[in-house]
Amino acid sequence: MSTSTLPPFPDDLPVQDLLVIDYKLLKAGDKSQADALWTAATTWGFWYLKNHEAEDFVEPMLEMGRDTLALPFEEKMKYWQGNKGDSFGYKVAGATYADADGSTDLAEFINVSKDDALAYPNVVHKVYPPTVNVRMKDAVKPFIQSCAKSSRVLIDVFNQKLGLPEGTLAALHRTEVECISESRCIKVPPPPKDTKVALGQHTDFGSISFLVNRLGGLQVLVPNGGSGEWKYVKPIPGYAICNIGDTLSILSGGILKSAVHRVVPPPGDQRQFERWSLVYFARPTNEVYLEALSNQSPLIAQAVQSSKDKNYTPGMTAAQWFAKRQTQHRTDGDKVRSIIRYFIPLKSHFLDRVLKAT
Ligand SMILES: O=C(O)CCC(=O)C(=O)O
Ligand SMILES: [Fe+2]
Repeated sequence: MSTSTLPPFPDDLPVQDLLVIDYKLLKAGDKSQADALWTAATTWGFWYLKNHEAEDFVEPMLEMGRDTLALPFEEKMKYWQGNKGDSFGYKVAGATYADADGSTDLAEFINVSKDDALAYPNVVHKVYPPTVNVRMKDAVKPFIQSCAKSSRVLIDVFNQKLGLPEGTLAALHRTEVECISESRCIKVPPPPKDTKVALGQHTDFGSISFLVNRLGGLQVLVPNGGSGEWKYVKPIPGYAICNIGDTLSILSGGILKSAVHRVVPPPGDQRQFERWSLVYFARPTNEVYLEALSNQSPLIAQAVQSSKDKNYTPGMTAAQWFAKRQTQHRTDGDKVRSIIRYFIPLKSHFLDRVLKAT
């Protein structure tokens, strides 16, 4: 369904106002855009990005997602991400808790590793369904390259504003080095009547997320000093929604804000439609040790000093922390399920389906 035939986002909901950054101007060195980006990233942790240069790849990527997630369940499970901390591949709906009441998420994903897309047809981490492979060259690879390039421009602005030596953050995000960066295509079916949350509240793990969605449902909790109220982020046709993830927040000693967000059922008449979104997660390279870069920036040192209660050193590398985070909210990692699985020698994906249906 094209954007123009979808029902509009209702106009009577609490919406978070966000700044619009013009990527074209930012890339050309425009100072006012860099200042606005800094304000957005240090205040809300979210902003819109226009003229982002990935426009031509959005529809082919969504088509890849539609074809892939329409495959039979058994076929998709051949590319399952597993439940041991890996993300690349297929994520089953219901694999994570969505709410404190124990309800589970409704979102299916197909995640493609940046390394696999750039190396294709060579395999670095994982193989993907034919529906992905046929679009690797013309959609997945150029989409990932475009987002990796724009995230690098944004990262360079943050580097300069944080007073870090030139190229410090870029060196932690080198495209040619193996990392956990990935593209994600998400499908949320029209939710059952009593659904409150479709994808549970979280912060993004990585450095910068680049998101395109068409239906409402994304909600954000504004960091420090916000109202404490969930606000919708209204999709704007042609614009990407970008946000800071935990890694950049840690490296900057909390100066860059990683905001909590979630996905609820699309509002109003939008609720009866499938919700599709597309993300690129720019993440640091695997061996980056996560800590505030206080030794390289007085601004960061000062920020860490003035927030002593916060821990900016998880004591592990980016890849280790990511694996830990990936397993945290999984429904197939809890004790009851493990016990059932021990006694019922079924293949785990069939069991997942059974447990999800109960
Ligand atoms: O689908 C959306 O609008 C947001 C998805 C998201 O937050 C995520 O995948 O981390
Ligand atoms: Fe997210």
